[in-house]
Amino acid sequence: MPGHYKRVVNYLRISVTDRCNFRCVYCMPPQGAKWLDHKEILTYEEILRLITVFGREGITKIRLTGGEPLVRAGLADFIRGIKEIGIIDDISLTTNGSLLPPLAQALKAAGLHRVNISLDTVNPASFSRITTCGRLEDTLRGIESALAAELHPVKLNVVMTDALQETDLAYFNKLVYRHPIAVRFIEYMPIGGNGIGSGADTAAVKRLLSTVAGSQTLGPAGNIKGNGPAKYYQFPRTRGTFGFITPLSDHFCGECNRLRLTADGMLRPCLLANREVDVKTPLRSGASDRELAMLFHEAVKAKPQGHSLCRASGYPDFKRRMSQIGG
Ligand SMILES: Nc1nc2c(ncn2[C@@H]2O[C@H](COP(=O)(O)OP(=O)(O)OP(=O)(O)O)[C@@H](O)[C@H]2O)c(=O)[nH]1
Ligand SMILES: C[S@@+](CC[C@H](N)C(=O)[O-])C[C@H]1O[C@@H](n2cnc3c(N)ncnc32)[C@H](O)[C@@H]1O
Ligand code: SF4
Ligand code: SF4
Repeated sequence: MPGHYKRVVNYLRISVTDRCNFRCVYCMPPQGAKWLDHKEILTYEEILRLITVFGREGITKIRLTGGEPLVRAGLADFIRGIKEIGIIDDISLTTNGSLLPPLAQALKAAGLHRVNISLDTVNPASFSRITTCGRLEDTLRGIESALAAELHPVKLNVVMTDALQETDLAYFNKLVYRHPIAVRFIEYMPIGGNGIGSGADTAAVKRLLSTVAGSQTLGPAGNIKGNGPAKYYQFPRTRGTFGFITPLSDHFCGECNRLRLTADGMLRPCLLANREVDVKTPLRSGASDRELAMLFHEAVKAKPQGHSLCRASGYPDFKRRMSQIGG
């Protein structure tokens, strides 16, 4: 359905929990975020009702995120429920991968199409520094389990921090030769910023990739299944690709196709704006499908033209951290 500025909103990112087993420095405060009370969190039944209503209004793509979505029990049954609604043609998951190995096959069997896994560096010490309490080997096993379960296309999310080194790029380059993986480099968004060390920018990463690939030139890649803002490139003869997500240096707000649903039931028109539309209170007070659909359209209309991270006037005072929105 049309949003403001002729954008078509067909993608809903659902945060199923604000909790996480990691505490990445760019995502959460060092002491961790204050968890929502269980009764504040939408039940799976409540989310399924919203998906049914929003599906009739144009949502056909769903991403499950968090916090860490895999810390919430019952995710496979929830995914089966989404599939049974019969409107959603792409169900995907964004995860830190650490809890994926025992779950990957069951999630696939339930109807999950694909996963994106966050991996900022393959240096074990740097990985622990960035994630505070994560272990590299757990996330690497998660990636293997995603490939084994054929959750294709498997994509890696690499936030460009000071942890990202040439050795990481050499590792990622080998990976895309061997596997049909998309490795995406993401510009750090200073939302609730903990002041991480600034990393290489997109141009520097492209240059370093060409160096580690033996002075080859990145060319545009063909179609990669997805609904997000990444632009993809490829070296000749690789199975996988490299993608760049550039909310700051080359923003993609003009094509923004998404809304976000927070774990506590707020529809968020934009990742980087505080405005939210409360759907939980009406949902729990007996709102009709028609009334819920109107709230969906209110959120679509409230989508801003763009974000304010590039404005010289400074950032807004962000009310939520990334882990409380889902990225
Ligand atoms: N500013 C901004 N950043 C976004 C937006 N969507 C995704 N991102 C960034 O891109 C990262 C990757 O998003 P993912 O959760 O992996 O999903 P995606 O890239 O939208 O999904 P697919 O392309 O369908 O695989 C997020 O963590 C954010 O950092 C958006 O709408 N605005
Ligand atoms: C908030 S996490 C939630 C899902 C899951 N826990 C994970 O880490 O993939 C979703 C994505 O947001 C990204 N992210 C978090 N904080 C960010 C920031 N400040 N700037 C850019 N990306 C960020 C993470 O790297 C991750 O890929
Ligand atoms: S990026 Fe993901 S894994 Fe890291 S703290 Fe945020 S929600 Fe947790
Ligand atoms: S910053 Fe807001 S408007 Fe821009 S792409 Fe992201 S969610 Fe959409």
